[in-house]
Amino acid sequence: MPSNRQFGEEGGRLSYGAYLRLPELLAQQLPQSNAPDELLFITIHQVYELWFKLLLHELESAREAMFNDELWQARHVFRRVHAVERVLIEQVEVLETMTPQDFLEFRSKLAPASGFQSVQFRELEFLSGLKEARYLTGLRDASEDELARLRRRMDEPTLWDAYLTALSQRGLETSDEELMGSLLAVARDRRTYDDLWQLAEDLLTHDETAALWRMRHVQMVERQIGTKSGTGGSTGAPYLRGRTRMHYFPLLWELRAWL
Ligand code: HEM
Ligand SMILES: N[C@@H](CC(=O)c1ccccc1NC=O)C(=O)O
Repeated sequence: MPSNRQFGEEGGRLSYGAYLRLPELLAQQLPQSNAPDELLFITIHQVYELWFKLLLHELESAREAMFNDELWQARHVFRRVHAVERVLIEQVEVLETMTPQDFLEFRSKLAPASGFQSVQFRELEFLSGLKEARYLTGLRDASEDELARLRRRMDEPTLWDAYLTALSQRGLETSDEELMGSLLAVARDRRTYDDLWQLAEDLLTHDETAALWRMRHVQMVERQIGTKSGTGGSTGAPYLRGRTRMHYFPLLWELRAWL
């Protein structure tokens, strides 16, 4: 007898909304004002945080793959990371459809909250190799759980540590004195080291895309608030401009000068 059961109905009772937890997800947009654009503002930030969560997951797996000498797997993961990071940059355009006048209708309600306090953003920086202890103390109202996550990231190996392990697994020296020589050897002998070279390029693209997001963010900030200081207490655009010069993997940039 033919069964009328559809694919997926064999086991549990999942539906689209139950699987994706939509009642819970869609109950989390709670504006502080009646300003029409605040829903956009909340939505875009929540979408960023979801992508940040995925990026942390993927970067952890890239790090693991490098430690396990599975460079092809790390490269596979980086393709996804880069695609998500490009989306993060593109998404700024959606928020820029908001006028500064419309932002001002609810901006004062947000203070002292600010993107400054995005724990996942800081986790991404720490995991990538940019560990700055000042961000462990400067977080207003972070929960114990969030602080513990950041402290753990501070103590954990970074993507750069994992790359150095990948180099040494191929017999290349990674001491401070010899590291640039090893990076140059990889760059100059691609017949032997192409996988390590391509992986370094993947790291560099991750670094470059993060910097592009920072530049895009500060452009948006200048368009929205000009020279005003930030709700998080910083100088605003000048502080953020300074952050655009940060690099996760400074030696990969320095390498260019030696080639
Ligand atoms: C109207 C739009 C936005 C404005 C005017 C704005 C403004 C600012 C300002 C002034 C700061 C510096 C800290 C402070 O004093 O407040 C900052 C930091 C930050 N913002 Fe935004 N922001 C906007 C949208 C976004 C969006 C959509 C995100 C996505 C998650 C975001 C993420 C961040 C992050 C992660 C920081 C910390 C950067 C760092 O410390 O390097 N911002 N923002
Ligand atoms: N710091 C922004 C406000 C802002 O954009 C914001 C406020 C609360 C939560 C996230 C935010 N996004 C990025 O900083 C400002 O000074 O206008």
